[in-house]
Amino acid sequence: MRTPIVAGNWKMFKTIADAKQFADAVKEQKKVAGVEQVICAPFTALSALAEALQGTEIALGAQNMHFEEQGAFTGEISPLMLKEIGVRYVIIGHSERRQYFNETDESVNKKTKAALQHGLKPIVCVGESLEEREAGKTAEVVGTQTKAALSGVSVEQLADVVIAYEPIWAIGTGKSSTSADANETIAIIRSVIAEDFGQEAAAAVRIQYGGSVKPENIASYMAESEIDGALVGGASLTADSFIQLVQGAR
Ligand SMILES: O=C[C@H](O)COP(=O)(O)O
Repeated sequence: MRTPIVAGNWKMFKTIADAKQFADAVKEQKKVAGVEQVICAPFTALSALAEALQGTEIALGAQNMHFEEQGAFTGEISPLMLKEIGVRYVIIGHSERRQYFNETDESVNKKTKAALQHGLKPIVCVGESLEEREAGKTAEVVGTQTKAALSGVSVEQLADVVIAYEPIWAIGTGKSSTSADANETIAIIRSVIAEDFGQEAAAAVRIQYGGSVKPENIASYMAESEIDGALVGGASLTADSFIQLVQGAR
Protein backbone atom coordinates (compact mmCIF):
# COMPACT_ATOMS: atom_id res chain seq x y z
CA MET A 1 0.00 0.00 0.00
CA ARG A 2 1.58 3.29 -1.11
CA THR A 3 0.83 6.36 1.03
CA PRO A 4 -0.24 9.23 -1.22
CA ILE A 5 2.06 12.24 -1.23
CA VAL A 6 1.15 15.79 -2.20
CA ALA A 7 4.07 18.16 -2.57
CA GLY A 8 3.82 21.87 -3.23
CA ASN A 9 6.63 23.38 -5.27
CA TRP A 10 6.62 27.08 -4.59
CA LYS A 11 9.31 27.71 -7.22
CA MET A 12 10.66 31.31 -6.93
CA PHE A 13 7.65 32.58 -5.03
CA LYS A 14 7.22 33.74 -1.42
CA THR A 15 9.31 35.80 0.94
CA ILE A 16 9.87 34.67 4.53
CA ALA A 17 6.90 36.78 5.60
CA ASP A 18 4.69 35.14 2.93
CA ALA A 19 5.82 31.68 4.00
CA LYS A 20 5.00 32.38 7.65
CA GLN A 21 1.58 33.64 6.63
CA PHE A 22 0.99 30.39 4.73
CA ALA A 23 1.96 28.35 7.81
CA ASP A 24 -0.34 30.38 10.05
CA ALA A 25 -3.23 29.87 7.63
CA VAL A 26 -2.57 26.10 7.45
CA LYS A 27 -2.71 25.90 11.24
CA GLU A 28 -6.24 27.28 11.17
CA GLN A 29 -7.40 24.44 8.89
CA LYS A 30 -8.44 20.97 9.99
CA LYS A 31 -5.63 18.39 9.86
CA VAL A 32 -5.89 15.81 7.08
CA ALA A 33 -4.61 12.31 7.83
CA GLY A 34 -3.53 9.59 5.44
CA VAL A 35 -1.69 11.81 2.96
CA GLU A 36 1.94 12.79 3.25
CA GLN A 37 2.30 16.54 2.73
CA VAL A 38 5.38 18.48 1.70
CA ILE A 39 6.11 22.10 0.91
CA CYS A 40 9.21 22.74 -1.19
CA ALA A 41 10.05 26.36 -0.47
CA PRO A 42 12.80 28.70 -1.69
CA PHE A 43 16.06 28.29 0.28
CA THR A 44 15.65 31.64 1.99
CA ALA A 45 12.31 30.66 3.55
CA LEU A 46 13.25 27.15 4.69
CA SER A 47 14.55 27.93 8.20
CA ALA A 48 11.63 30.15 9.08
CA LEU A 49 9.20 27.64 7.63
CA ALA A 50 10.76 24.78 9.61
CA GLU A 51 9.78 26.62 12.74
CA ALA A 52 6.46 27.94 11.49
CA LEU A 53 5.25 24.50 10.34
CA GLN A 54 5.84 22.87 13.70
CA GLY A 55 2.63 21.25 14.88
CA THR A 56 1.39 20.73 11.32
CA GLU A 57 1.51 17.57 9.20
CA ILE A 58 3.59 19.30 6.56
CA ALA A 59 7.20 18.23 5.94
CA LEU A 60 9.77 20.60 4.58
CA GLY A 61 11.31 20.22 1.14
CA ALA A 62 13.91 22.06 -0.93
CA GLN A 63 13.78 22.59 -4.68
CA ASN A 64 17.38 21.73 -5.52
CA MET A 65 20.77 21.04 -3.93
CA HIS A 66 24.39 20.42 -4.88
CA PHE A 67 25.69 16.86 -4.73
CA GLU A 68 28.82 17.72 -2.70
CA GLU A 69 28.77 18.23 1.08
CA GLN A 70 30.85 21.39 0.85
CA GLY A 71 33.34 23.13 -1.40
CA ALA A 72 34.05 26.06 -3.66
CA PHE A 73 30.67 26.10 -5.39
CA THR A 74 29.52 29.71 -5.23
CA GLY A 75 25.81 30.09 -4.83
CA GLU A 76 25.11 26.43 -4.10
CA ILE A 77 23.50 24.68 -1.11
CA SER A 78 24.60 21.25 0.09
CA PRO A 79 22.62 18.30 1.45
CA LEU A 80 24.27 18.80 4.87
CA MET A 81 22.99 22.37 4.99
CA LEU A 82 19.47 21.23 4.17
CA LYS A 83 19.54 18.45 6.77
CA GLU A 84 20.72 20.89 9.43
CA ILE A 85 17.57 22.99 9.13
CA GLY A 86 15.13 20.10 9.11
CA VAL A 87 14.55 19.59 5.39
CA ARG A 88 13.32 16.06 4.60
CA TYR A 89 12.59 16.14 0.87
CA VAL A 90 14.37 17.67 -2.08
CA ILE A 91 13.17 18.07 -5.66
CA ILE A 92 15.80 16.85 -8.09
CA GLY A 93 15.89 17.49 -11.83
CA HIS A 94 12.77 19.61 -12.22
CA SER A 95 12.33 20.39 -15.93
CA GLU A 96 12.84 24.10 -15.22
CA ARG A 97 16.27 23.26 -13.84
CA ARG A 98 17.02 20.96 -16.76
CA GLN A 99 15.91 23.70 -19.18
CA TYR A 100 17.35 26.87 -17.60
CA PHE A 101 20.21 25.66 -15.39
CA ASN A 102 21.82 22.93 -17.49
CA GLU A 103 20.74 20.10 -15.20
CA THR A 104 21.59 16.82 -16.95
CA ASP A 105 20.75 13.16 -16.39
CA GLU A 106 24.25 12.85 -14.92
CA SER A 107 23.84 15.67 -12.39
CA VAL A 108 20.35 14.43 -11.53
CA ASN A 109 21.85 11.02 -10.76
CA LYS A 110 24.62 12.51 -8.60
CA LYS A 111 22.13 14.62 -6.68
CA THR A 112 19.71 11.73 -6.22
CA LYS A 113 22.45 9.54 -4.74
CA ALA A 114 23.79 12.39 -2.58
CA ALA A 115 20.32 13.12 -1.21
CA LEU A 116 19.83 9.46 -0.27
CA GLN A 117 23.28 9.22 1.31
CA HIS A 118 22.36 12.16 3.55
CA GLY A 119 18.94 10.86 4.54
CA LEU A 120 17.00 13.27 2.32
CA LYS A 121 14.17 11.91 0.20
CA PRO A 122 14.56 12.92 -3.44
CA ILE A 123 11.52 13.81 -5.53
CA VAL A 124 13.01 13.01 -8.92
CA CYS A 125 11.31 14.73 -11.86
CA VAL A 126 10.99 13.20 -15.29
CA GLY A 127 8.87 14.20 -18.25
CA GLU A 128 8.74 14.76 -21.97
CA SER A 129 8.45 17.97 -24.01
CA LEU A 130 5.55 18.55 -26.39
CA GLU A 131 7.83 17.90 -29.34
CA GLU A 132 8.94 14.57 -27.87
CA ARG A 133 5.37 13.62 -27.13
CA GLU A 134 4.21 14.42 -30.64
CA ALA A 135 7.12 12.38 -32.03
CA GLY A 136 5.89 9.38 -30.02
CA LYS A 137 8.97 9.45 -27.76
CA THR A 138 7.33 9.78 -24.34
CA ALA A 139 8.12 6.25 -23.16
CA GLU A 140 11.70 6.46 -24.39
CA VAL A 141 12.31 9.87 -22.78
CA VAL A 142 10.85 9.09 -19.36
CA GLY A 143 12.43 5.63 -19.39
CA THR A 144 15.90 7.02 -20.10
CA GLN A 145 15.53 9.80 -17.51
CA THR A 146 14.30 7.36 -14.85
CA LYS A 147 17.05 4.81 -15.44
CA ALA A 148 19.73 7.51 -15.46
CA ALA A 149 18.46 9.14 -12.25
CA LEU A 150 18.35 5.84 -10.37
CA SER A 151 21.61 4.37 -11.62
CA GLY A 152 23.65 3.16 -8.63
CA VAL A 153 20.75 3.52 -6.15
CA SER A 154 20.25 0.41 -4.00
CA VAL A 155 16.96 -1.45 -3.61
CA GLU A 156 16.85 -0.31 0.04
CA GLN A 157 17.41 3.32 -0.95
CA LEU A 158 14.73 3.13 -3.62
CA ALA A 159 12.12 2.99 -0.85
CA ASP A 160 12.92 6.65 -0.06
CA VAL A 161 12.68 7.84 -3.66
CA VAL A 162 9.60 9.60 -5.01
CA ILE A 163 9.30 10.03 -8.78
CA ALA A 164 7.32 12.94 -10.21
CA TYR A 165 6.11 12.49 -13.77
CA GLU A 166 5.68 16.00 -15.15
CA PRO A 167 5.03 16.37 -18.87
CA ILE A 168 6.72 19.68 -19.65
CA TRP A 169 3.84 20.87 -21.85
CA ALA A 170 1.47 20.59 -18.87
CA ILE A 171 3.50 22.68 -16.42
CA GLY A 172 1.95 26.03 -15.62
CA THR A 173 -0.06 25.96 -18.83
CA GLY A 174 -3.46 24.91 -17.55
CA LYS A 175 -3.25 22.03 -20.09
CA SER A 176 -3.09 19.07 -17.76
CA SER A 177 -2.55 15.55 -19.04
CA THR A 178 -5.64 13.37 -18.93
CA SER A 179 -5.56 11.12 -15.90
CA ALA A 180 -5.61 8.05 -18.18
CA ASP A 181 -2.59 9.26 -20.17
CA ALA A 182 -0.69 10.15 -17.01
CA ASN A 183 -1.52 6.73 -15.56
CA GLU A 184 -0.27 5.00 -18.69
CA THR A 185 3.07 6.84 -18.64
CA ILE A 186 3.49 6.28 -14.92
CA ALA A 187 2.91 2.56 -15.49
CA ILE A 188 5.75 2.68 -18.04
CA ILE A 189 8.01 4.40 -15.49
CA ARG A 190 7.17 1.71 -12.94
CA SER A 191 7.95 -1.07 -15.40
CA VAL A 192 11.31 0.56 -16.21
CA ILE A 193 12.09 0.67 -12.47
CA ALA A 194 11.10 -3.02 -12.22
CA GLU A 195 13.67 -3.91 -14.89
CA ASP A 196 16.47 -2.63 -12.65
CA PHE A 197 15.11 -3.18 -9.14
CA GLY A 198 12.57 -6.01 -9.43
CA GLN A 199 8.78 -6.05 -9.38
CA GLU A 200 8.36 -5.85 -5.62
CA ALA A 201 10.56 -2.80 -5.16
CA ALA A 202 9.02 -1.06 -8.17
CA ALA A 203 5.51 -1.71 -6.90
CA ALA A 204 6.38 0.12 -3.67
CA VAL A 205 7.77 3.31 -5.28
CA ARG A 206 5.54 6.34 -5.11
CA ILE A 207 5.08 8.12 -8.43
CA GLN A 208 3.35 11.48 -8.55
CA TYR A 209 1.80 13.31 -11.46
CA GLY A 210 2.58 17.02 -11.90
CA GLY A 211 1.39 19.63 -14.38
CA SER A 212 -1.56 21.97 -13.85
CA VAL A 213 -2.94 19.96 -10.93
CA LYS A 214 -5.64 21.83 -9.02
CA PRO A 215 -8.13 21.07 -6.25
CA GLU A 216 -10.75 20.48 -8.98
CA ASN A 217 -8.82 17.79 -10.86
CA ILE A 218 -6.61 16.06 -8.27
CA ALA A 219 -9.22 13.40 -7.43
CA SER A 220 -9.29 12.22 -11.05
CA TYR A 221 -5.55 11.53 -10.93
CA MET A 222 -5.78 9.86 -7.54
CA ALA A 223 -8.48 7.54 -8.86
CA GLU A 224 -5.92 6.00 -11.22
CA SER A 225 -4.15 2.82 -10.13
CA GLU A 226 -0.56 3.99 -10.70
CA ILE A 227 -0.71 7.61 -9.48
CA ASP A 228 0.32 8.17 -5.88
CA GLY A 229 -0.04 11.90 -5.47
CA ALA A 230 0.89 15.17 -7.10
CA LEU A 231 3.69 17.68 -7.39
CA VAL A 232 1.91 21.00 -7.60
CA GLY A 233 3.18 24.44 -8.52
CA GLY A 234 0.68 27.28 -8.83
CA ALA A 235 -2.15 25.68 -6.88
CA SER A 236 0.08 25.07 -3.85
CA LEU A 237 0.67 28.75 -3.17
CA THR A 238 -2.27 29.42 -0.89
CA ALA A 239 -2.99 27.45 2.27
CA ASP A 240 -6.61 27.06 1.30
CA SER A 241 -5.82 25.56 -2.08
CA PHE A 242 -3.01 23.36 -0.68
CA ILE A 243 -5.32 21.88 1.96
CA GLN A 244 -7.99 21.25 -0.68
CA LEU A 245 -5.38 19.41 -2.76
CA VAL A 246 -4.47 17.26 0.23
CA GLN A 247 -8.13 16.55 0.93
CA GLY A 248 -8.67 15.67 -2.72
CA ALA A 249 -5.76 13.25 -2.61
CA ARG A 250 -7.20 11.24 0.25
O1 LIG B 1 6.64 21.29 -9.74
C1 LIG B 1 5.52 21.55 -10.13
C2 LIG B 1 5.21 21.58 -11.53
O2 LIG B 1 6.16 22.26 -12.27
C3 LIG B 1 3.80 21.88 -11.89
O3 LIG B 1 3.52 23.26 -11.86
P1 LIG B 1 2.00 23.74 -12.05
O4 LIG B 1 1.20 22.96 -11.04
O5 LIG B 1 2.03 25.19 -11.77
O6 LIG B 1 1.62 23.35 -13.44
